[in-house]
Amino acid sequence: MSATTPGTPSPPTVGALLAAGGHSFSFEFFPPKTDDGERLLWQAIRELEGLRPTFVSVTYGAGGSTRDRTVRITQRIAEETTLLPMGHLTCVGSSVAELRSVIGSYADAGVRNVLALRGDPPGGPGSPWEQHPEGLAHADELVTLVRSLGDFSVGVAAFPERHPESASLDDDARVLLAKQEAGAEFAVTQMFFEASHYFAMIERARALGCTIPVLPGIMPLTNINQLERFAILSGTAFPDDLAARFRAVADDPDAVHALGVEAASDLCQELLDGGAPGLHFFTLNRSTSAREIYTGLGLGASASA
Ligand SMILES: NC(=O)C1=CN([C@@H]2O[C@H](COP(=O)(O)OP(=O)(O)OC[C@H]3O[C@@H](n4cnc5c(N)ncnc54)[C@H](O)[C@@H]3O)[C@@H](O)[C@H]2O)C=CC1
Ligand SMILES: Nc1nc(=O)c2c([nH]1)NC[C@@H]1CN(c3ccc(C(=O)N[C@@H](CCC(=O)O)C(=O)O)cc3)CN21
Repeated sequence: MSATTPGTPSPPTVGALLAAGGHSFSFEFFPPKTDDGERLLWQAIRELEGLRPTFVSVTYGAGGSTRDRTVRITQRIAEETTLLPMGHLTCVGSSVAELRSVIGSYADAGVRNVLALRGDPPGGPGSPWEQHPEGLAHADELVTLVRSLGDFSVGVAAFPERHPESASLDDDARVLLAKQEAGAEFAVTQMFFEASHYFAMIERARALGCTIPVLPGIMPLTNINQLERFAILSGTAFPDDLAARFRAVADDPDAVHALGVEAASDLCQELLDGGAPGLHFFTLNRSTSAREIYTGLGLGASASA
């Protein structure tokens, strides 16, 4: 049954849950391309459901290529699970009319939480950004659009180590403030591997008047091939000392996995101890690492409030 069914109370929004305080824990998935991938996704969702995360999110692929799948998966999460879904949305390759239509689909699907992003350039991270001729240039404009179209709780991206196209870390702080002023209620960060980057970013943002909660995005490294891939996605190098520790056990997949869980757990603990409002895990549609970290940190289901 849809969350919008008359008589059924709407669940609280992500923004409201974060504003209520307590730690938030969330998991991010991507829309799979194959039937096998789809089975793995639902298996991971079911396995993580028992941890009672605050919310789960589904990414929006390059050029809107996953538009229908992202909406369909978030709708099914809303209708068939106990989880609160957030759908991602990007400006890439879409006119404003098309963006309005996707936002309408989210509303029809009972999805009220949206992560509003500009998104990666059509050629992938690192290539030049191309605005759609009838589209939007920056995420703050998308925040304004989503907020204007309904009762949505809107989140945005934040960058502890500088967005690859930004001139400076201070520019990123100003952009985050612009997103808040456009109506964003919370932010999720790009992946990073040293807590100091997160805390320094929070200080820069707070100094400008940014008050929204910023959830750290956690990417556990679970195989050695991800070292390079994550550097490309995040636009920053993986720290040398940590990379060396991974390379030393590169021939032993179990040891790489164990080290990945250990490194991510240490990072999570440092973030929570330092006052982060929660943790957002990029799961890559697998539940194992996230569950191991979650359990290792001693975060039972009771911590999800
Ligand atoms: N597809 C998905 O589901 C996801 C995509 N992403 C990402 O989306 C990222 C880009 O999106 P956002 O961070 O939302 O983009 P953004 O629009 O906030 O920033 C993109 C660039 O434009 C600049 N900028 C932003 N607003 C501006 C303004 N008003 N005036 C002048 N310059 C401005 C920023 O400094 C930055 O260099 C990608 O790099 C990637 O990390 C992140 C998470 C999930
Ligand atoms: N630059 C950038 N773009 C993003 O879309 C993005 C970020 N950063 N950082 C935060 C999260 C993490 N996201 C990710 C991270 C990894 C994969 C990934 O490994 N994808 C596989 C394809 C998987 C498949 O389709 O089967 C890949 O090989 O790229 C996808 C989205 C989405 N988000």
